[in-house]
Amino acid sequence: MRLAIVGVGKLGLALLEGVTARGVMSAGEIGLLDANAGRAAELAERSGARVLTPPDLRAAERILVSVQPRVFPEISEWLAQENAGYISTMAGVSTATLTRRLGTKRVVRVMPNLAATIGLSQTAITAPREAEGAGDLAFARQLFGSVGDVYDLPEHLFNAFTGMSASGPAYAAVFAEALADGGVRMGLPRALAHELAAKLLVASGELLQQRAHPGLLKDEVASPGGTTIAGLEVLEAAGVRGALMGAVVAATRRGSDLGKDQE
Ligand SMILES: NC(=O)C1=CN([C@@H]2O[C@H](COP(=O)(O)OP(=O)(O)OC[C@H]3O[C@@H](n4cnc5c(N)ncnc54)[C@H](OP(=O)(O)O)[C@@H]3O)[C@@H](O)[C@H]2O)C=CC1
Ligand SMILES: O=C(O)[C@@H]1CCC=N1
Repeated sequence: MRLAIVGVGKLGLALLEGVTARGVMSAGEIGLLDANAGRAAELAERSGARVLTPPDLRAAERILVSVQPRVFPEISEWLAQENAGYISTMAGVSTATLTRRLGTKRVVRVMPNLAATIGLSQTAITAPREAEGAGDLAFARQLFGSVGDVYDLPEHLFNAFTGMSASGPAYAAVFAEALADGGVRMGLPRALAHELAAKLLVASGELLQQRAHPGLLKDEVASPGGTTIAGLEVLEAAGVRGALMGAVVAATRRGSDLGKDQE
């Protein structure tokens, strides 16, 4: 078995679908292990992968660990296999902790985001020399390359990446919901307001990618004495920029705390 996915939740499933859709691996080379055995069985049935129990991990070349961080200490005993390489998506859990609990330096740390489910993840990746030498880093790069872009990142920046990029879709969702509420407040139908908000984020993302700095797009939209600058004044007075920066800082610190809890 080339890959065992332990924790087939939102990310584990995105990976399963990404690698099989892109032909990186066939479903027959993948095994699934989840606390919810019914869910694992259903996903296996649908995809052609096989369902695993902990003893089956002995036959896995590589193991993707995608459970919540708090679960990791409980399962690390049966996760640890002598000849396997590991890839972890767990927020905050450091390479040192993975190495200590799994008893190997063949550990790759990745930090994707939910856009992996649509092939648009931004995934940070880091690994010690041992994992690189054993081919685990290249393997993980290929895996996460099948669900979006992969960025090499030093480990000390992982929690910052998590606080900004991995948590980012939730910030965008709150922005979209609040924008739609504003539209509804001024009389737009709810369904239309939600559709407009989502499409605005997509289109604005495209526009932002064409510009060297986000401020350029803001300046193009805000006409002198016009409507947008009146709206922007309210955002500035409410401290929206500071709030967003604060959100990234808080999420980064939470990542660091989560990591300490699992040491
Ligand atoms: N969601 C996101 O946007 C991102 C998440 N991450 C990280 O990735 C990891 C997974 O996240 P996500 O996919 O959202 O989480 P989910 O909660 O969707 O998936 C985790 C899965 O693990 C299962 N599980 C729980 N306990 C065990 C166990 N003992 N053995 C095997 N499986 C178990 C859960 O089953 P059950 O539900 O029945 O408990 C669930 O199916 C987390 O560590 C998170 O920090 C990283 C970046 C982004
Ligand atoms: O909120 C969390 O803890 C996970 C990690 C990053 C995104 N979701």
